[in-house]
Amino acid sequence: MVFDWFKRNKSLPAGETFAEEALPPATVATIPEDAPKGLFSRLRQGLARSREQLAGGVGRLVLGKKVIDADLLEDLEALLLQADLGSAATREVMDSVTERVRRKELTDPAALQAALRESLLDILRPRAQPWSPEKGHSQVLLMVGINGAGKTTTIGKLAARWKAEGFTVVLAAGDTFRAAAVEQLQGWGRRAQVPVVAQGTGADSASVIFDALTTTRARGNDLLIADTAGRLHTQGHLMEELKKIRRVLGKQDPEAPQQIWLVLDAGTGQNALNQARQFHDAVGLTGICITKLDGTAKGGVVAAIAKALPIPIRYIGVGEQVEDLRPFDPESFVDALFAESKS
Ligand SMILES: Nc1nc2c(ncn2[C@@H]2O[C@H](COP(=O)(O)OP(=O)(O)OP(=O)(O)O)[C@@H](O)[C@H]2O)c(=O)[nH]1
Repeated sequence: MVFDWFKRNKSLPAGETFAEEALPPATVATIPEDAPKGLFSRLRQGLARSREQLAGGVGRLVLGKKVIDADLLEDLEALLLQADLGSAATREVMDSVTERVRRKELTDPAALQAALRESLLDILRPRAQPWSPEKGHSQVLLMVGINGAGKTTTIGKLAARWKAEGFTVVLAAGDTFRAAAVEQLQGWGRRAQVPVVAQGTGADSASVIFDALTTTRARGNDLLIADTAGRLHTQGHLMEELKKIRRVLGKQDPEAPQQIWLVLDAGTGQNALNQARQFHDAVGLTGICITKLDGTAKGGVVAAIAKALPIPIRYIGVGEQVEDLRPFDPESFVDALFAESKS
């Protein structure tokens, strides 16, 4: 609808947020250039509670121990479960550590932390598949997840990141259910200087996103990121709504949406696995973002998700600032968990 107006009038209706050119340059959000040191220390800081639980926990377990015996291994297993690695990832780590102890490759309790680090990397590495928009392809990234997982915030951070990298991005306010969601997305749009296509609360989400794709294609922009209302993975009719969005977009571009990412709150622990399985069954996920790792000691859930699901982990959130959304890099994630500085 906005686009029809745009085509007719070559300008936008009053109050419409689609005109990025009209926004003051001072509000541009950019990714700071102080990487990698500054960003790595933010990651370390964000993962402080999980580090205390996991690396700190192992440190306390091995304190004063001379050998790796069955008791120590049992305590390690309990610690991994407490850190929310889940049963499958815990089993993989324990099998690997136990085998190395049996072969006498691992004898010193002090080396346990390094062994754990390596096992975690084995689990996480296959899930690190970075994704970036492609110039001029007008692709669609649909963001889904339960209420409050961090979808809108993650979209805002991604828009700022990709805009700063030189991509042209459009946002669709497809969360037409929560009154503040449209405003929240428009706020992110203003800060990142990207257009937001929106209709009122209660509008049909599929229609908003369809319109936004029309706009994105007409402008020849690189990417449309579409917000959706939070929904429980157990609410069948709301999962049907996501399928409808996919069908409707397909009428305009049979390949859209090219990406469907699930946003998971790390604090939901093992329930995140159920959410991921059910969203994946319903709409076929191509990526996962794990938010709020800064608010939990259970960062081990990243390994649980990596082990249980063959879906790339695209980004992790370790705070509320734009630079706190980090591309998922297993090495720096594990370094930050075990407090080894890269610099
Ligand atoms: N500490 C922290 N807070 C985060 C992170 N990501 C998102 N949040 C916060 O989580 C809260 C919920 O985020 P939203 O983006 O509104 O969540 P949503 O999934 O869009 O919510 P619904 O529209 O209700 O489905 C906000 O206060 C965000 O600032 C993160 O990585 N760390």
